[in-house]
Amino acid sequence: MDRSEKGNLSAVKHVVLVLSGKGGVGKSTITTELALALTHAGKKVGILDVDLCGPSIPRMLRVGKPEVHQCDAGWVPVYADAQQKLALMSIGFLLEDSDEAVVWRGPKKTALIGQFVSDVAWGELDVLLVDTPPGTSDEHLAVVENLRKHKVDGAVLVTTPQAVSTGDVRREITFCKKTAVKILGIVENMSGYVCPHCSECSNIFSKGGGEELAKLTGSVFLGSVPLDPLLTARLDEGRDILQVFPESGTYTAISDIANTLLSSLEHTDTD
Ligand SMILES: Nc1ncnc2c1ncn2[C@@H]1O[C@H](COP(=O)(O)OP(=O)(O)OP(=O)(O)O)[C@@H](O)[C@H]1O
Ligand code: SF4
Repeated sequence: MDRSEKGNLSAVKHVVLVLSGKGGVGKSTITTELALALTHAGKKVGILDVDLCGPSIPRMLRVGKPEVHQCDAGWVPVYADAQQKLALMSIGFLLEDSDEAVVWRGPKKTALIGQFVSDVAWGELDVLLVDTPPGTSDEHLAVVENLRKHKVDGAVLVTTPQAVSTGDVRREITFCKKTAVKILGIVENMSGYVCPHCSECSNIFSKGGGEELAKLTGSVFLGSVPLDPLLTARLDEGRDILQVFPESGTYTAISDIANTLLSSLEHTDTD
């Protein structure tokens, strides 16, 4: 295939990395929900799931494990919706079984990431969200290096009230500084617990650390998302909370974050 390095990303307006200092803070959840919220805002969105150790986005979007097809321009992404507004390419589609990637050595992982970044035929997209593995590994460097050939608008950092005080998220910030990736903003996930009976949100852990961290690092605080059992259940069923529970506070929190992110991306267009 004769493709330039930029070819497949040339019609992608914005590329955003989603990073977290450690696993389990809800990075894939936030990526999925932000992508859905952006499609509800009328945007065409892609998700590149390079979380080799635990590709969970196909499950969250209920796309299963489709066969990936090739066209002249590269791998054809899978659409998560009938309107073809949410395109997805995941390492999970290419693995024989979910444990396969865990045993791969560094060079194989980085080669695959390079291919992923340049060989998916995204077509026109408003925003491409890149879900990365947790931490700051060689895989992150490979993602950044390969995307840099095109462009990266910046990174959204996902943290939790507990993780904010640990070194993990600070290492992520240092990683962004060292690789010259702009921090577009910080999201505090699992911020408070929404009662499934009365929808009251209680702060079981201290709140506000994400905002504090944003101030300390001179980044934008994009907002917080509570731990909401409705969201867990919808994710497990592969349904869209934004459609199923449009009245919920969690819906509002996610769409506010998506809108803030969108305006900051569109603002850079006019700079
Ligand atoms: N705000 C939330 N409310 C309810 N459940 C959530 C929320 N955020 C995440 N979860 C649940 O927490 C679990 C971990 O989330 P997720 O897989 O998104 O984490 P992650 O940071 O991407 O993990 P990893 O880096 O290991 O892939 C999932 O079962 C998800 O459904
Ligand atoms: S009002 Fe309080 S105790 Fe009652 S269901 Fe809601 S959170 Fe639970």
